[in-house]
Amino acid sequence: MDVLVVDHPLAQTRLTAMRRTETDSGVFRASLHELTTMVVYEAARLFAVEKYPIETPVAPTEGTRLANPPLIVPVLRAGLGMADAALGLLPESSMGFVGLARDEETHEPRAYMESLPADLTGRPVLVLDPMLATGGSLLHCCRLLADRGCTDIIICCVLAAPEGVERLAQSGLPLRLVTASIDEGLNEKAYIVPGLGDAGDRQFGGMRRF
Ligand SMILES: O=P(O)(O)OC[C@H]1O[C@H](OP(=O)(O)OP(=O)(O)O)[C@H](O)[C@@H]1O
Ligand SMILES: O=c1cc[nH]c(=O)[nH]1
Ligand SMILES: [Mg+2]
Repeated sequence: MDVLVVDHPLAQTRLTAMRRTETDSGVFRASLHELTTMVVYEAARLFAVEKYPIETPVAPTEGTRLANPPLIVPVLRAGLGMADAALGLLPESSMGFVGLARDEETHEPRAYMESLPADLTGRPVLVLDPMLATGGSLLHCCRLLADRGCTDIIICCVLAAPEGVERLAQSGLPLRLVTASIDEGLNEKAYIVPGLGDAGDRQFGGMRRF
């Protein structure tokens, strides 16, 4: 699996804001929005483009457009905070949704929502979830996409644990991963260390310690 870590200074300052315990939910959401713009920008570097004729006020020339804009799929809840930034960069895209909640004891994802086109043959998909921990949630989501015929899945996240990266790499699915950091690992509750806590709670309410 191709893995890209976005280590740009401006990405790292946003990530630092997200990590800090004292960062309130407003600043957390704003930082996630800005960081998503940078991560998706990097992810889009390999998108296929096509030329088409345009006219400037001065002369005819060639313009560039995306040959095959991706379907954007945020994983609810936490991925919702990345959706607006991704759609801002890719206004020609459409959006599907997958809702998953990790069981606190087993750490397995429980699916509660699925709104995806039935056929994804020939369509790239950009999956948004800030956190790749054990990898169970993203694996579940990416299997749903592969089952619909998708052969080009680009995952955009903020933090990844090596355990989750390895699990996705071993899955045999057609994945690429773009992240702002690969952290040290997981703690006994399967939270990323040093991480940033629960990305859903930090955006939408509830603040636990890990
Ligand atoms: O790699 P994993 O071990 O599966 O963990 C990562 C998942 O956990 C978080 O979601 P969570 O289940 O907390 O739901 P939420 O977005 O509603 O908070 C996160 O947004 C991922 O989807
Ligand atoms: O560290 C983690 C792990 C899973 N989900 C989160 O939101 N944070
Ligand atoms: Mg959560």
